[in-house]
Amino acid sequence: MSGTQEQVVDVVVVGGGAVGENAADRASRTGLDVALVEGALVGGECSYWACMPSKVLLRPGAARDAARRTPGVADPGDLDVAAVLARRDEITHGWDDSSQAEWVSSAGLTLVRGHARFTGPRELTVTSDEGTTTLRARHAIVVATGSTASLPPIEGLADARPWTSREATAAQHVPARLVVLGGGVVGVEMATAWASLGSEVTLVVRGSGILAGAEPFAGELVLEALRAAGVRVLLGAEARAVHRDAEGVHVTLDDERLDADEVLVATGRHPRTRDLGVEVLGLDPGAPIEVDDSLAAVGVDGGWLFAVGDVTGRTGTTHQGKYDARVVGDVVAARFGDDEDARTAEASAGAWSRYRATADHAAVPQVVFSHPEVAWVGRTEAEAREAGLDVRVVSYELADVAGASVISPDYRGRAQLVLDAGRDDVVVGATFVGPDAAEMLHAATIAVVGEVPLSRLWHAVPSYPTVSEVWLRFAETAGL
Ligand SMILES: Cc1cc2nc3c(=O)[nH]c(=O)nc-3n(C[C@H](O)[C@H](O)[C@H](O)COP(=O)(O)OP(=O)(O)OC[C@H]3O[C@@H](n4cnc5c(N)ncnc54)[C@H](O)[C@@H]3O)c2cc1C
Ligand SMILES: NC(=O)c1ccc[n+]([C@@H]2O[C@H](COP(=O)([O-])OP(=O)(O)OC[C@H]3O[C@@H](n4cnc5c(N)ncnc54)[C@H](O)[C@@H]3O)[C@@H](O)[C@H]2O)c1
Repeated sequence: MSGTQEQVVDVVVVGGGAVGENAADRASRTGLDVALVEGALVGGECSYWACMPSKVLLRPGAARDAARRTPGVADPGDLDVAAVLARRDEITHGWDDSSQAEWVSSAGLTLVRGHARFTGPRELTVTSDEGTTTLRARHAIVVATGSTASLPPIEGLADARPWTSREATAAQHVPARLVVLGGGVVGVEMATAWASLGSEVTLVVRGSGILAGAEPFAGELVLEALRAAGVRVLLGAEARAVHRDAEGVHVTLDDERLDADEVLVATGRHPRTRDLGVEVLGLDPGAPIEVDDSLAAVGVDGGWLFAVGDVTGRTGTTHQGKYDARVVGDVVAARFGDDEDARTAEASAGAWSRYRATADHAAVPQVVFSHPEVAWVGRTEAEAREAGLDVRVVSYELADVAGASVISPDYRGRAQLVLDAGRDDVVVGATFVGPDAAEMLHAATIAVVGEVPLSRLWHAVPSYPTVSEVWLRFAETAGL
C-alpha cells in the first residue's frame, strides 16, 4: 500500500500507550467506532521503557536485601545479572508489541500505525512507511501521546550520547561506572537498580535532598539507604559540562570531575506535543494540553478535543493516567454514543461521578520502588498546610510494630498520616517508607478517597502480626 488513504471513524485516540489503550477501549463501549493511532510500540513507555522493565530490574535487589535481613537465610551474594536482564527482556516481550496489537483488535478497535499530526479540527494525517492516511473523526479526538525525557541545556550533554530512562531500562550490559543526574523518581530508582546490579553509581542532585515531592523524612531514609548500598550521593551539586571520549564520559561539576562509562539524565519529562501539529488548533507545541475534570481540552472550541495521561501534565503515572482514561472513555461514550441514559447522566455529572476525574486533585497515589520503598497518597504535610487545612500529623516507627519484627529484627521504616483536624480528623494524606511499603498504600488511598475520619478507622481492625497494624498505632498515638 502507498499514497494517501482516507478513513473516517467516530473517535480517534492518538497514542497507544497504556493510557490511550484504556481510553479507546472504554470509548467504544456504547458502540462507537474507535481508531487507535500508534507511531511506535502499542503499549507505550510503561510496557517497554518505564514501569515494567524498571520494576523487574529493581525487584531482585529488594529480594536479596530481604534475604540478608532474615535470620537463618543464607546470603544470596551477587545478583545473577544475565538472569535479571533476561527476565527484563521477557517482560518487555523483546520490545515486540504483537500481543498488545492483538488485544487492540480483539477489543474491536482499529489500529492505525504511524505518526499522527493535526491538520485541522477533527482531522489528522498519519504518516508511516506504508504512506499517508487522512484520518477524520466524526465526533472526538483524544490525545494520549505521553511524554519524553527532557535534556537540560548542559554544555556538551546532547553530544555525549547520554542515557535517558529508555537506555537505563533497556541496557544489555552493566556499566562499571554510572553517573545519574537528578534526584527524582527516575534518578533514585535507576541508581538503586544499577547499584544492585554492580555499577559504581554517583547520584548528582541539585537540591538539598532527594524525592522532593515526598515527605522530607522519606527522602532522608532513602538517601541513607542509598549511601549504605554504596551509592555516592552528591547534594547541592550541578553538572556544568559533559563530554565523551575514548575513556568514557566525563561530567564536570563546580568542584570536581566525575569519570564514568555512562551518564543517565533523569531531570524530568516534557509532554509529547512538539511534533503533533497542535499549532493548527491554536495550542502551543511543546506545552501540555490543559484539560478540565472531564478531560476535555481547555481553549479549543467545539467540545471535540480531549487529552489524557502524561501529555496533560495532570498525571505522571500509569495508574492515574488510566484512571483519567476510564473517565474520558466514559465521557466520550456518553456524549457521542447511542445510550440516552448515559448522555443524561454525564450532562449533570459532578465531582466523584464516573465522568469526572476528581481524585486527581487530592487523592493521587505514588510509589517509588527504591530500597526501601516509598509510597504516599494525597497531601503531604506541607501541601495540606499550604491548602489552609487545620493539619494534624501522626507518625510511627514501623520497626515498633509487631509484624515488622516478624519480618526482620533489622526492619527499618516509618509511616505518617496527615489529618484534617477541622473535619473530625479525616485522613487527607499518608506516607509509608519501608520494605514492600507499596503494598500498604491502598488502604490509605481508600481512606483518603472515602474521606474517612480516624474515629471510624478505629473500627477497621488490622490483622496481627502485620505491618498494617501501624493503623492501630496511628489511632492510639492520636489519642483514641
Ligand atoms: C523509568 C520510568 C519508570 C516509570 N515507572 C512507573 C511505575 O512504576 N508506575 C507508574 O505508574 N508509572 C511509572 N512511570 C510513568 C509512566 O511510564 C507514564 O506515566 C505512562 O507511561 C504514561 O502513559 P501514556 O499512555 O500517557 O504515555 P506513553 O506511555 O508515553 O504512550 C504514548 C504513546 O503515544 C505514541 N505517540 C506519541 N506521539 C504520537 C503521534 N504523534 N502519533 C502516533 N503515536 C504517538 C508513543 O509512541 C507512545 O506509544 C515511569 C516512567 C519512567 C520514565
Ligand atoms: N514509580 C513510579 O511511579 C515512577 C517511576 C519513574 C518515573 N515516574 C514518573 O516519571 C516522571 C519523570 O520522573 P523524573 O524522575 O524524570 O522527574 P522528576 O520531576 O521526578 O525529577 C527530576 C529531578 O531532576 C531535577 N532537575 C531538573 N532539572 C535539572 C537540572 N538541569 N540539573 C539537575 N537536576 C535537575 C529536579 O529538581 C528533580 O529533582 C514523573 O512524573 C514520575 O512520577 C514514576
